[in-house]
Amino acid sequence: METEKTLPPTLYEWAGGEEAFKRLTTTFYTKVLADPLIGPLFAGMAEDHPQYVAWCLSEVFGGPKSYTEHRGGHRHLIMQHLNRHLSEQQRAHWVSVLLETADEIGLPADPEFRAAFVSYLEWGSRIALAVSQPGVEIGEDLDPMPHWDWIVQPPQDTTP
Ligand code: HEM
Repeated sequence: METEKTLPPTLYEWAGGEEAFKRLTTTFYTKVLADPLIGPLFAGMAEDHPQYVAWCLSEVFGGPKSYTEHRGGHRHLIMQHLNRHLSEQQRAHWVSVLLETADEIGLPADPEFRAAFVSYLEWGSRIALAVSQPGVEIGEDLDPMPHWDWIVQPPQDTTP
């Protein structure tokens, strides 16, 4: 008998949805603010900054388009990094503290999820670094929010 193939969940669903991303960013920015290398970059951040980043990550990983609806999407995201003069050392540390936080709050640790998760963080943080350099200008028509999917498929339910 032919069985219907079920679609794998989105990375957003696999991670635990909105609540998981909110927990991730809330814990992350508490650590960031106390960090000597990257804390000063965020000294003036809005109280809702962790919420904005949670919306952003959720949307990238296949969740609701909350960042686009509430904050203006990819163009706004890029603009927030213009002229921040980030260093490679700060970028790499930002990623490593975020991954440390992912472990702490118990985001899925399976190889397939983490491969996709790290891949976006590497890409996104390198874009942030690049656009943060002095003199970078952006056009009006930036692409929509990036969308990340599985790189290696998660284990499928093979029950007939
Ligand atoms: C995948 C990588 C990244 C993502 C998804 C991301 C996401 C965001 C988001 C959503 C905002 C807030 C935009 C808003 O107000 O709507 C933001 C702002 C900001 N980001 Fe990033 N970011 C990334 C990488 C980085 C890195 C590597 C650094 C520094 C090491 C950085 C530094 C900042 C700073 C300083 C702000 C402004 C904070 C303020 O409002 O004062 N970002 N980022």
